[in-house]
Amino acid sequence: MSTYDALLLVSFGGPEGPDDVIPFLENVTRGRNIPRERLEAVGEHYHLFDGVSPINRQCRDLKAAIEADLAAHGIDLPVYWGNRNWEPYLADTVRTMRDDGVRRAAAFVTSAYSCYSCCRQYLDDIDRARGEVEGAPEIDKLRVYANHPGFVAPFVEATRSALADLPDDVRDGAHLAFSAHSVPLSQPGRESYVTELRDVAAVVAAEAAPGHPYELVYQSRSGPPSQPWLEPDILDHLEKAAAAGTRAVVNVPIGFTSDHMEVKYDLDVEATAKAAELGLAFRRAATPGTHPRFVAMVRELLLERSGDAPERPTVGALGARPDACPADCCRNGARAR
Ligand SMILES: CC1=C(CCC(=O)O)c2cc3nc(cc4[nH]c(cc5[nH]c(cc1n2)c(C)c5CCC(=O)O)c(CCC(=O)O)c4C)C(CCC(=O)O)=C3C
Ligand SMILES: [Fe+2]
Repeated sequence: MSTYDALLLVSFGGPEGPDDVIPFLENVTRGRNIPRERLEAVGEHYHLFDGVSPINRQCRDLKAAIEADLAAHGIDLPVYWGNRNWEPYLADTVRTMRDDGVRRAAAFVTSAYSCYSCCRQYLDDIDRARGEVEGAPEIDKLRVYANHPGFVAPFVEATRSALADLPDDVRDGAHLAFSAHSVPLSQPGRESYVTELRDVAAVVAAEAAPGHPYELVYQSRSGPPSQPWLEPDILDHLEKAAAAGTRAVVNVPIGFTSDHMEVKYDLDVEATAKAAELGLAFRRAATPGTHPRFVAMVRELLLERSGDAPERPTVGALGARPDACPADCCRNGARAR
């Protein structure tokens, strides 16, 4: 491992107590066209959990798991962590890295796909943070990993477990609802996002639940109602499925790497309640979190990018995404985030 002298975990950030919720939401939505009512409603989701998002805990656990995995493989590399929207802020982390003498780091982002929100915005965050720190290290974001076996295999396993957990009499006819965060149709990179999501859904469905009907749906939309976002929404989908006679749904949140608030609230509270109201048996499959296969993927991506592991494993039909996105990638057209 000669190319990199550090690994940087980059994430979204989330509040860690009731007083953090509004400042956090202001950070997230600065300069965005999010209706005030939506913000208040989302604040309530956080307050249901004492103002604590699961995401920072997930990042601490993932960082510890990566450190242990690297050490177990004889790779002596410090791991740092910085966020876009909450402490530890990326610029502060980059400053610490500089002070520690880091010259060149690989960045692992807790978002697996291509799109403005999933990839480019994190690249911009890294650029901005480096711009604030004189003598900042070089930072290379690792490739988009939605179709890496280390991301997909935990979902295959989780889908099988969720199916197995359904009551016997409804399991055979269960539908799979793969879900991902919706984005506005105008968001740059939206086509790649959908293409990658379809590819992952097809692989997981074929491996975990051959013969079961499945659909890709969206969740957590937020813009004004006049603005079109990716559809169908998971709640509408559940209604349609129930009306068509479906009795059981397994929800696989392939858009998420861990249990974010969108998973804990939008799926485990809201979609779960909707399914109960409709008389549907409903199970939500686990996210990768700190699954050992997912953690190992981080090391594999790091070695791959360092030139120490020439193969670029993928599943599905799309092949490996490039190491570095073209400068205009997920940035074209009107600035619609
Ligand atoms: C594609 C995508 C991902 C997946 C990629 C990735 O993982 O990064 C993602 C992740 C996340 N989104 C998160 C939280 C929020 N996202 C918001 C708003 C928005 N998200 C968008 C898209 C995405 N978001 C978009 C197009 C908006 C509209 C405003 C804007 O264009 O920015 C808002 C504002 C309120 C609301 O509108 O809901 C909040 C609070 C959290 C933290 C959750 C926690 O605390 O556990 C995480 C991981
Ligand atoms: Fe979001």
